[in-house]
Amino acid sequence: MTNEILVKAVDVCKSFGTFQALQEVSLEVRKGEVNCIIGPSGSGKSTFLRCINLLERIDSGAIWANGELIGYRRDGNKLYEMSDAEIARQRRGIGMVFQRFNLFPHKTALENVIEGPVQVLGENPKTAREHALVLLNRVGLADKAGSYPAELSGGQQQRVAIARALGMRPSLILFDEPTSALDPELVAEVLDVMNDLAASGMTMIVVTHEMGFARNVSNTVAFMDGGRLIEHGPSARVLTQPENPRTVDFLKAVQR
Ligand SMILES: Nc1ncnc2c1ncn2[C@@H]1O[C@H](COP(=O)(O)OP(=O)(O)OP(=O)(O)O)[C@@H](O)[C@H]1O
Repeated sequence: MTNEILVKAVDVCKSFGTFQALQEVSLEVRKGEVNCIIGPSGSGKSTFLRCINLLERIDSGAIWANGELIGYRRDGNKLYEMSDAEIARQRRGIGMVFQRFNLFPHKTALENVIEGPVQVLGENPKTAREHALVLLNRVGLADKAGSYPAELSGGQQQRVAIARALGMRPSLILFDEPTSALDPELVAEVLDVMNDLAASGMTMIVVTHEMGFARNVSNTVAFMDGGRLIEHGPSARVLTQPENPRTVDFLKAVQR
């Protein structure tokens, strides 16, 4: 982990109608850091990730990623808003892995990985194909390059989704509960790939209920509850000596 801050959120607020999903959420993530976001269902974890990835626009506050201001903010009376082209450009550097894989069903594993680099980054198809094969090998699926999603297990599909995110050569990958849709016996193979990614120095923000991953792999843990970021710090400290009573209660409940 370096000292360079790759993602910085300051006082981020987001409402859906009258419901405040995020209330003044602030977080910094350094280059090479693995940050886990934990918290009860409905606490705003996914919404926060979606704001970082510009899938949601924030109401106020500010988010920087890769040194640039993204989304929009109110700064006094000034409103900064990105154009669609700017949003698309920013999004390219931020990989996202969803709970439900979201692969193109009519494309093979290899074609799923190649699509973005060729269509969005304008990579030469031959280079993209070679890179995609390296990535499929990296996630242990070299022999499944020609398989369609329906022919793969959930764990294999999620590993293709990780290879697809890597194909875009992101500086940061966001994971939104990447193992929660998987049968229990398939969770480990996806966590192993995430472990390798973390060891390779990839910056990762991971919304997860996998406390083992949070404990063993992440550098920092952020606990969210009721749309607020309640506690944030080194994983060992937050998970073993939480300061806030709400964190204490949550950890007791999940470790029961
Ligand atoms: N598009 C939306 N419209 C209205 N309400 C929404 C929308 N997206 C999220 N919410 C609400 O915002 C709150 C936070 O949701 P979010 O998915 O961020 O929680 P979460 O902590 O990720 O929960 P989980 O662990 O169950 O995925 C929830 O009450 C949810 O119903």
